[in-house]
Amino acid sequence: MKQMPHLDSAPSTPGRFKMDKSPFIHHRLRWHSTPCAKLTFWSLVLLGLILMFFFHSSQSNSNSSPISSSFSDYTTFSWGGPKWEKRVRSSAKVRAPNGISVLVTGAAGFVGTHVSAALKKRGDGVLGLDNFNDYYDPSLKRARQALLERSGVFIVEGDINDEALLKKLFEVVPFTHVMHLAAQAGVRYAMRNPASYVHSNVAGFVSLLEVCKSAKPQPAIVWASSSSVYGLNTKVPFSEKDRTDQPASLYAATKKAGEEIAHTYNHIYGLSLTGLRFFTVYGPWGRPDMAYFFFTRDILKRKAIPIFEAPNHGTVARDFTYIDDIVKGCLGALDTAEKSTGSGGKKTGPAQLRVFNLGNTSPVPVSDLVSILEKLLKVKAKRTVMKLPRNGDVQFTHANISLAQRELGYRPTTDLQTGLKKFVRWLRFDISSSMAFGDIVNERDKHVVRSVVHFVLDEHPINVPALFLSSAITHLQH
Ligand SMILES: O=C(O)[C@H]1O[C@H](OP(=O)(O)OP(=O)(O)OC[C@H]2O[C@@H](n3ccc(=O)[nH]c3=O)[C@H](O)[C@@H]2O)[C@H](O)[C@@H](O)[C@@H]1O
Repeated sequence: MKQMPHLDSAPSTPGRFKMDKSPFIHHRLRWHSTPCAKLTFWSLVLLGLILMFFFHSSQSNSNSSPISSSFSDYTTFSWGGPKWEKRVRSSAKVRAPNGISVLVTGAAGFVGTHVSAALKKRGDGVLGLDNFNDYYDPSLKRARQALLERSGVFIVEGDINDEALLKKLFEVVPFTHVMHLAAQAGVRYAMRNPASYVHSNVAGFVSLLEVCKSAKPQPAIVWASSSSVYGLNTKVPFSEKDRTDQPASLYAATKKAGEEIAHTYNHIYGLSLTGLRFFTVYGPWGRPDMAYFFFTRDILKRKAIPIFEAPNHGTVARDFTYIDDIVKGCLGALDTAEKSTGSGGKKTGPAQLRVFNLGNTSPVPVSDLVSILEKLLKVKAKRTVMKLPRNGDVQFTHANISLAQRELGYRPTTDLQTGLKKFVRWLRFDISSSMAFGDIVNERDKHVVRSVVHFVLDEHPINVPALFLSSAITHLQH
């Protein structure tokens, strides 16, 4: 089984270009190439753009079942047909003796990609579902999709509000589990686009549960809640027993609503439901809208970064949790989830209903996060201290994880320093050089692709046009 190009693999040395002392400092690559290599490089650029164009037009023109989407922002997804069903089946095929078959919603998202890869690696059947929305640069989602495809995970393009699609998926595959990670994330964006939170986190969740409750057999569902449900609570560390009725953002309110909705479906239909309250998850392949990610980008660009401060110079802190620890928690939740008790919409007995904190139990002030980044990047940040805005942020988070420890065997092992080091290493090398090079054996081709990637990163450090990259890579493989 192929591993995701992660951070632990040492990056390969750059090819014929030489980096300045710190590749971060000037974002400049010097070419030491022959005219022939340059020609190949620019041919690839052209080829990539042509392939991208064809990819997009063939997608929008392709056939199949109609899609219902009540949300005007969503494009029409196409799905269905024998070939599509074959791909769905093959992706969801269980290969390990006691494996499970999991529908992962939000599979092209940060946590979804990592969880899908981990499940696939241990031989479970995995089918992804994602609407590839543009809350942040979808090219990063496409790059994650390309990665998953290489390990045999197919991501169906569609929205969780599309009940016809969900029903079809359950017709094709009797999923034993659903890992529901599709959501509108981000606490501050909720003030700008409240409808999107209701659409994904409330309506979308209900749509999914409606289909799950009617499925025969019903799957067990593990889904992403959030540390933000603790809202304005002041007692720390946050325990699952604490009140969660003071959300500070609409995002938090929709996650809290999700927990109540979960209760209802468990109660009425016997669905087994486990909610995981994630605490500020970070790491490679992460979300560019999150502070650690855009701080890194802005420090490199010598841009000022706004660091929030609570009233009276109070510290703002987060219980930052590394992605690999979160993945272990998700797998632990799936593995300990009991079966749903209902079938075809009818409950036959009480079912499991759980909620767990998945945090790191060691909050770090945001200013310390910036200091760690400064050291790793070897660049001094331009700090601008700002009052904590009243748009959803809470002053601190801190998880009590004893319940998850006991029931899921959850034991986070990565501190912020170590996790950020891995993130920076990914940003620096893996996002480019080892992104998908495992199969390219020819050294010359590796150099050319790396050059393309570094060229792109040089101009747009974060915005990696993944389709272009995978097109270039595919071309080289043939
Ligand atoms: O734990 C969670 O449940 C939530 O964690 C994160 O939310 P948040 O902790 O606010 O993460 P960031 O937006 O990355 O902010 C991290 C810290 O940086 C601070 N920050 C953020 C932005 C900024 O410009 N300056 C700044 O100091 C925030 O106040 C916060 O303390 C995710 O974005 C949510 O989707 C997730 O549900």
